[in-house]
Amino acid sequence: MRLIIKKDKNQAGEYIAKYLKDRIKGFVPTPTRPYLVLGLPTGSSPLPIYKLLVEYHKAGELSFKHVATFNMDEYLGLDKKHPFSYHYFMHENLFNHIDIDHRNVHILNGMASDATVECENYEKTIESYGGIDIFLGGMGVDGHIAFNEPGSSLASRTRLKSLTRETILVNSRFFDNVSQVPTQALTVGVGTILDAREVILIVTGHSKAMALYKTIEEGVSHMWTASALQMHKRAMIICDEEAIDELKIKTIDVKYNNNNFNVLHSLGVKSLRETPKSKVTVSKSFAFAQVPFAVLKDWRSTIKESFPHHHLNHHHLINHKYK
Ligand SMILES: N[C@@H]1[C@@H](O)[C@H](O)[C@@H](COP(=O)(O)O)O[C@@H]1O
Repeated sequence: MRLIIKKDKNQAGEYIAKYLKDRIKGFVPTPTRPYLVLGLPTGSSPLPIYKLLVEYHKAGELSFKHVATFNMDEYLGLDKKHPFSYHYFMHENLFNHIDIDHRNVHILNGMASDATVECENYEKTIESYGGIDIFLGGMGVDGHIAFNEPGSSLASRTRLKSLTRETILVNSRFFDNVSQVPTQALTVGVGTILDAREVILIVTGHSKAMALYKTIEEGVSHMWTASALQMHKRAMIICDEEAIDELKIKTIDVKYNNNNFNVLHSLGVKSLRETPKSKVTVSKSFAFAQVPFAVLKDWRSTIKESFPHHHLNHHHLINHKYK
């Protein structure tokens, strides 16, 4: 898994938008694989990504003619035109502003007369496109991915799910009041997401910090369904600095010398490793430091006071490489 940490949500969004742009532009359609197939999320986290994709398209830099999409989920009982439906959200924020062939846009129908049949057909349609190439997802504060609430089977497929009280309350910010939030939704399963060739999660904001910790630093658990990505061979999480507050394992990037070492030691750093940083200016920098949770709260400010001339990056150990 890769973890890429960006300063804020806009930079995180920009990283993913550029990544998708490159992948879309680099895609070579063939008679058997005519479309790059994307899985897409709703929510506030992906908005900076969609905004940039629209901008790239308007600037003539990006076409979606060879792209097909499958959205993750939809509320049960909301019509496509309902302003709080995910269908409406996706058209408002992306599909109405790009040149995608609308026959290649797929969103679960929250008004289907038979939800089970709708979900089964969705899986078949994904299959008919040759599967999903890149599944982009967001994450709930409780670590849910799509609407796979805590306790969902990690082998689950597209189906109808009841939403937890917490999700209903959190998502009520998009509605006029909490009583309007549907209590059920159609959602792809964790298994559906894991079947994608590649999975990218956008995780931003302090409210996601505990869920990010559970997702990447603890074991795979059906109680934090995004943690299933640990089982995926090509998963990448792009987050911002607020979202990493609960991570225990960090890498900090300052010049290595005895004095710095002492400061770190006094902060409770357990292990220290030297790595070459830059060929030109810095011959040595130190890399990873396992910092106990207790000191994390003052960690940033103390480091900043101790090393005022260094720009501090917080990198996770698993940064930059799939492992
Ligand atoms: N079903 C969606 C998820 O797919 C989304 O990831 C989550 C987070 O939303 P936000 O990005 O607004 O925090 O919200 C909803 O529950």
